[in-house]
Amino acid sequence: MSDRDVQKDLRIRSKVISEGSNRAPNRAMLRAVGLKDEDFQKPMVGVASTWSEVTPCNMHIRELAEEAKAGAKEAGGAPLIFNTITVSDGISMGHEGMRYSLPSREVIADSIETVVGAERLDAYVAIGGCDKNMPGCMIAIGRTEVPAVFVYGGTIRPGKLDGQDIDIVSAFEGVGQYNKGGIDRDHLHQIECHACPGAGSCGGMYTANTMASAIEAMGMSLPGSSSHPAETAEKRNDCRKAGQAVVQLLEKGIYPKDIMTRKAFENAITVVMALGGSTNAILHLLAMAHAIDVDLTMEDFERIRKRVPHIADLKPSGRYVMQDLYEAGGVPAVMKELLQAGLLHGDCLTVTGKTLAENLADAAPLKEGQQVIRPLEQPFRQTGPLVVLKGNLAPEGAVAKISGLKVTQLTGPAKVFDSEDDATEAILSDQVQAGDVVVIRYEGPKGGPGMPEMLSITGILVGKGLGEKVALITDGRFSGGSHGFVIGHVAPEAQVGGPIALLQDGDSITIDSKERLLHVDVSEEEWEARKRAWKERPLPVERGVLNKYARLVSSASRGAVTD
Ligand SMILES: CC(C)(O)[C@@H](O)C(=O)O
Ligand SMILES: [Mg+2]
Repeated sequence: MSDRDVQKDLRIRSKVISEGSNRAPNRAMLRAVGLKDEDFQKPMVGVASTWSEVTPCNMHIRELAEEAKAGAKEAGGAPLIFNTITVSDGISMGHEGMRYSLPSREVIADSIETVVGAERLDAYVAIGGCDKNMPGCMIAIGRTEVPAVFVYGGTIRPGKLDGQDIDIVSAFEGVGQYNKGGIDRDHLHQIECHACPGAGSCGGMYTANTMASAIEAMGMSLPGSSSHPAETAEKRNDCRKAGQAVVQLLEKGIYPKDIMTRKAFENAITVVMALGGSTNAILHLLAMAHAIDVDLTMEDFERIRKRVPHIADLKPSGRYVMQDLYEAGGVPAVMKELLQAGLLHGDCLTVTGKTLAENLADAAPLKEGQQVIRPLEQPFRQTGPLVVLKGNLAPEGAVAKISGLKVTQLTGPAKVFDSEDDATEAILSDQVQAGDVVVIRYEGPKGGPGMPEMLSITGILVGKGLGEKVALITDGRFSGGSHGFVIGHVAPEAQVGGPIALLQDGDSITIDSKERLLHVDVSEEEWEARKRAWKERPLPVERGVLNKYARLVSSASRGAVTD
C-alpha cells in the first residue's frame, strides 16, 4: 500500500485525538508511547493481546501480537498493543475457580470494547488462546463497529507417553482410571508430566479449536489460520497478515457486520457439526450473534445439524487432534469439501475482502491418504452430533453431544446433587451405579454462578468405565473434552426455579437423543405441589465480579449474555 492510499483518511475514530489544537494533551500522551507527527495522519490500529503466563494457551501471544503490530505498521497503520485477561479452563477446572471461566468471556469482551472505545481506535486485530478468548474477542468485535480481524493463538502439539499421543483430557481421565485402580500413581504422574508439551490451546477438537474453526468459517479469521498450530511459522505469518488485512478492511470499508451475517453464522455451525465440536459452541455462537444483532436460536443449530454429516475423527470421541487435522490439510480443506457438497454459503464476505468461495478456490484439498476426515458419503453419522433436547425438564432447551455414543436412550432414577463437588464425591465413593441419572443443579449461569464446565466429573466417569452407563444432566456445562452420556445447559436453570430445581432422588428421568427429549415422569399434582414448595435461594456470591455476573447474566438458551 502506498503512502498516498494511507492518507486517504482512514481515521474513522481516531481523528478526534489526532486533529485539533485542543487535543494537544491527548497527543502528548501518545507521543510518550512512541507516536510521531506522521503517525497522527494514520489510522490507529489496536492489537488486543490475551498474552499471559497463566496458561500454555496464551503464553506465546506476546510475540504474536508483535507480529500483528508489524503487519499493521507495514500496511500504513499506527499500531498499539493492549492486553486483556485470560483464565485457563484446564487450571480452573473442578474447583471454585471454574466459576470465573464463563464470566471471563464477558470480562474479555468488555475490556476490549472499553479500550477500543476509550482510545478511539480505528480498527484492531484480536488474538486469543484459551476457550473464552475466542468468543470474548468476537463479542467485542460484534459490539465495537470498527473493522477487525481475529487470530487464534493456535493448538498445542500432542504430548507423547509410551509412544502414544496424549493431551490434557488424558490427565482428566487418568484421575478416574487411578481411582478405579486401572493405573498407578506413577503412571498418573507420567501423564501429568507429558500431557502439555508447549505453547498452545488444548489439542483435541475441544472448545478452543472448535471456536477457532467456527470463526474462520464465519470469515473473521484469515484462511487456514484456525488450524495452524501455536508453535509454527505459519502462525506468526497469520498474525503479520492479520495486521495488514485489518488496514485493508479499513480502506475498503468492510466492517464486522458485513461479514458476521446470519449466513456466516450458519457456515460456522455447519463446520462445528462436521468437525464434531464442543457443546460450548452453541453458547458462544448465540452470544456472538447477540453482539452483532443476528437473530440466532437453538433451533437454528438443530435445523443445520440435520443436514450436516459428522466427518471428523477428532478427540474427544475420535482418535486425532488439531495438529493432525492441520497435517491432513486443515480447516480450509474440510470447508472445500463442505462447499462442494452445497453445505456452505460460498457468497459470504470474509476478512480477506473476498468471498468464502473465492478463498476456498485457492485452498489445497485434503491430503491424499489422510485418516482424519472421512468422505462426506461415509460419515460417522449422517447428521451433526450437537443435539438440542427439549421436554418438561428443559422447556427452553438443553444440549448434548452424541458423537461416539452407542446409547441413544436411557430411563433411570435421578440422583440429585446441588453441586458438582457432592456429585464427584458420590461417584468417587461408588455411590452412583450404572443406569443412574446424575443431576447436578444450581450450577447454571446465575446459580453457579458462572455455569462451570465439568470436565473433572465427566473425565472421572469415563475413566471409571461409566461413560455410557451413567447419564449426567446439569444446568452447568461441559468442556469440549467431555464425552459420555452428558446433557448440559438445561434451561431454565435451577436458580431461577427451572424444572431441574424440582427434581428429587428417585424421579424417573428419560433422555432420548433420537427424539430430542429430556423428560421427568412425575404426576401433575405432585409437580404443582413441588413448585409451590420451591423457595428461591439467595445468589451464592454476595459481591465482586461473580455477583455482578449472576445479577446480569441471561439464560444459557440465549447464550448467557450480560448486555
Ligand atoms: C480444558 C479444555 C479441554 O480446554 C476445556 O476447557 C474445553 O472446553 O475444551
Ligand atoms: Mg472450556
